[in-house]
Order: sequence, then C-alpha cells, then structure tokens
Amino acid sequence: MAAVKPISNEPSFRKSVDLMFDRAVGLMDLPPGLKEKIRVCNATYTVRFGVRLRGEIRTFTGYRSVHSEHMEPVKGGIRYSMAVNQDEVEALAALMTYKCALVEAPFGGSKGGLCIDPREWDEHEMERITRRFAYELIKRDMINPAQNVPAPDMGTGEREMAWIADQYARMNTTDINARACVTGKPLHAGGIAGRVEATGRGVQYALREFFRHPEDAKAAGLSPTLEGKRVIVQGLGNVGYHAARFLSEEDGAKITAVIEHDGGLVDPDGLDPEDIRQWIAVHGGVTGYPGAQYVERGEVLLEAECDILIPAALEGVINLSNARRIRAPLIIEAANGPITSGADEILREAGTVIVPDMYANAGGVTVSYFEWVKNLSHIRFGRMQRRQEESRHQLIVDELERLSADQGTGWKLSPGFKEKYLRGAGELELVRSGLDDTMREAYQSMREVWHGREDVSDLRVAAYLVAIERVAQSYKAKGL
Ligand SMILES: NC(=O)c1ccc[n+]([C@@H]2O[C@H](COP(=O)([O-])OP(=O)(O)OC[C@H]3O[C@@H](n4cnc5c(N)ncnc54)[C@H](O)[C@@H]3O)[C@@H](O)[C@H]2O)c1
Repeated sequence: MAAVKPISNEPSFRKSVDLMFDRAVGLMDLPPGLKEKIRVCNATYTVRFGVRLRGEIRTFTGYRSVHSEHMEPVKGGIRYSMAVNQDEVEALAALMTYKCALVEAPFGGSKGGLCIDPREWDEHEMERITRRFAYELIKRDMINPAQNVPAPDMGTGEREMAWIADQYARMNTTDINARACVTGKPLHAGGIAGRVEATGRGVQYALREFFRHPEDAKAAGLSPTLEGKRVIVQGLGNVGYHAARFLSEEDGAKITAVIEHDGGLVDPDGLDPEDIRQWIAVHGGVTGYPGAQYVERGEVLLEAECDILIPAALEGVINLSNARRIRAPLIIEAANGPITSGADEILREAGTVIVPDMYANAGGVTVSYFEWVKNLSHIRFGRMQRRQEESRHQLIVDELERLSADQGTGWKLSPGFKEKYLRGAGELELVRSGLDDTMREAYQSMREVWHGREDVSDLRVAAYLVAIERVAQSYKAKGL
C-alpha cells in the first residue's frame, strides 16, 4: 500500500511549512528582513558517496540541512528512507527550529537524510553505509557536539546513533565531549534512560495536558478525559507504537484502528499495540494479523470515525484529496508535517482541533537535550541531584516512620514505601518529570496565545507565534 499522495497542485512539504509560517508571521510586528531571515534555510549540504557492497560500488545520496543557527549546536534527526530529498530535509529542519524554540531546548534547527531502503541491507552493510555517511558529515563539522548534533528519525534508531558516535570518536580522539556529538544512543554508549520512547511519551503528555483543560476538550466537542477515547494511529514505528501503548495501558484510551504500510487493522473493542508490534517484527507488516479485521487500503482508516487521530508515520498523508472526509474532531500530529497547508485550512474551517507537530512530537528533542547535557557534564544524570534529594527525602521518610511506629496515630506505612519513595530520584524519573514539565509549559505558552488573542483561532498559529518570537529575540540579541 502506498501512502496517500498529496494531489499534484499542492505545494511541496517545504512550501507547506513556509505557508504555515507566513500565516503566523503575518500577525507579527517584526522587520520584514528579520521575518525572511527566520524563514529561509541557511544551508543544505548534499553528499554522494560510494560504498563497496556485494562486489560492486554503490552510490548513496545524503543531506544535512541547517535551517537556523540562532543557537548552536543545531539539532535534528537523521532519516533513512527512499523518499528523502532536499525539499523534505529543509522542511524538517525548519520544523526543528520552531520546535526547539517552542519547548525552549537551546538549539537551532537541522535535519539530515539518506536515500536508502534500510530493509534492503543487512546489519553489517548498514553499519558500513552509516559510518561512511557519518564520516562525510563529521569531516565538514556537520556532526559535532558544539555545532550539529543529530538524533534518530524515521528508519534510524539507537543502533545507527551508536555507530555515528563511535565514528566521531575515532575521528576526534582528543575530544572529551565526543559522546555529545549525537543523541538517541543506547544507554551503554552514553544514552539516557527514556530516550527511545520519549517522542511517544511526549505525545501522551501532550494529550494529557490538552484534556486537563475542559474548554480545550470542548473546542473539539470531547469530554475532558482520555479514558475510553477511540484512537486511530497511523504508523506503529517508534513514535506511534509508544504513543499507542502508553495511551491504552496508562490512560484507558482504546486503539480502535492501526494503519501500517501494508494495510490497516480495526477492532472497535481496542487493539493491543504490543501484540501487533511483535507481529510486525516477525512478518514485516500487519497483513495476516489474526486478532483484528484487516483493511487492505489502510489509508481509508484515516477517515474512520474516532475521537483522536494520531498520524505517526509520514508527511502529507492528510491533504486536499482526503481532508474533507476526515471525521476525527481532534488530530495530534505525532509525525512531522502529516497535514498539508491546504488540508489544514479545510480542517480548521470544519472545526477540527489540531495539536501541531512542532509541539506534539517535541518529546524526542527534549530528552535529547537531557542526553546532550548528561554527556557534556560527564556525570550520570541524576547522580548529583540524587544525593541532595535523598537527604531531603530521608528526613520525610524518617518522620513518617516515626509517626507510623507511634501506636497513637492509628496508621502504618505500607511495605516497600520507603524503597519506592527513595528510588524516585533516579535517571528515568528525572527524565520523565523533566519531559512532563516541558510539555506542560510549552502547552501553556501556546494556549495563552490561542485563547488570549482575537486574531488567533488555532493551536498551530499560536505555536508558530511563540516559536518565531523566541527565535527573533535570539537574533536580535545577537545584534542581527
Ligand atoms: N523518532 C523520533 O524520536 C521522532 C521525533 C520527532 C518526530 N518524529 C517523526 O515521527 C514520524 C515517525 O517517525 P518514527 O521514528 O516513529 O519512524 P519509524 O521508522 O520508527 O516508524 C514509521 C512507521 O510508519 C510505518 N509506515 C511507513 N509507511 C507507511 C504508510 N504509507 N502508511 C502507514 N504507515 C507507514 C512504518 O512501517 C513504520 O512502522 C516521522 O514523521 C518523524 O519525523 C520522530
């Protein structure tokens, strides 16, 4: 099954992002030259390199685009897909600039991509290709802890990030900060607890925050709780799988449909994301999955009735060809750019509430920021804080134990409380609470603009307004 293709008269992904930017910046009082400076992509590097594979030299094309260096390093994932092209990396790099500004991660925006179908190559071949691509970027300072720090995106994960980190370390043997050259690494290679699932976790926190405000839920015609909500997820990869799992296991939402590259699955009583993920790992897709109704043209499920639609795969899947048939009252853009600018307009007019990508999937870059700081500080994250926290918590626990031992109080501490309470300052807990705080604060900043300005009617334009204002402040502070 192919993705829903934007119809030919729609602007490209890059243009679509620019149109959304223009809609917001038109409401701002900034010098025209500064608006233009923020909008344009600073530079895009294209590399073609050869790797000897299976007895012949194969040439690959890759990109690293830097959208904005108002803060350095710049940050953004590396994508492996046959659809990667310059327009796409530039659009994704621009979104990274706005995303980092919105969640106040102190980075400029960047993105990379390699035209490759990872399923075509075995692990050893993937390592050689990745190391060679990394070599090309490292020698031009396009991977560097102080200048440009990649992370995983579609088609890449911890494995590729570990190879990139090792390649950088080999080429920069005296750089004590080498590990901070890339984030999303495995724990044993300098990664941080909770990074793998961070983007999906962020989607969950974003939805929790949305439903914490009854007026916001009401704007979508929904009751203010995630419990029992019918959710459709497109793409059961890193982001979609974790979001689906957390929402169903921890918030009582029902995953009523899942859309994958080879079709869709439906069960009005709720699907089990973990079980489907295991099936996909073995069979390469959802085809043949026994536990649900199979739909060959999975993309039609984007139009099915539900409460929350989570596109978590590709860009441009909701476009002029299907926007009028979308029935979800609330869409949260877990993927980057899943709604084209034309479809965005149709959906807004129809009253659909859209939680925009730059906020919805910012969990990844937020936890990447924690990982980068951890690598630069050369201390296990949480270790210092833990000492302080532990002594404070110890005082509380001692007091509770004293009261518990006092017959007169009539209550007892439950078994294991002390251990559980004192454990609460570990790395994973710090990462989760830091992510939760970040998602809450970013939502508040967007929400204030959404509800506070008469000329703002949607969350996307509100998010752009907050982000552009912060980028503009940085440029002004630099004297531009
Ligand atoms: N990984 C991250 O931390 C991260 C962070 C921010 C944003 N994102 C964005 O989230 C999206 C997904 O990224 P990911 O890391 O989960 O990628 P991934 O490669 O782990 O998963 C993508 C999933 O989409 C499926 N898919 C591919 N084509 C499809 C189609 N036509 N219809 C339905 N499903 C299809 C794939 O089979 C796969 O399961 C991308 O837009 C990416 O830029 C990812």
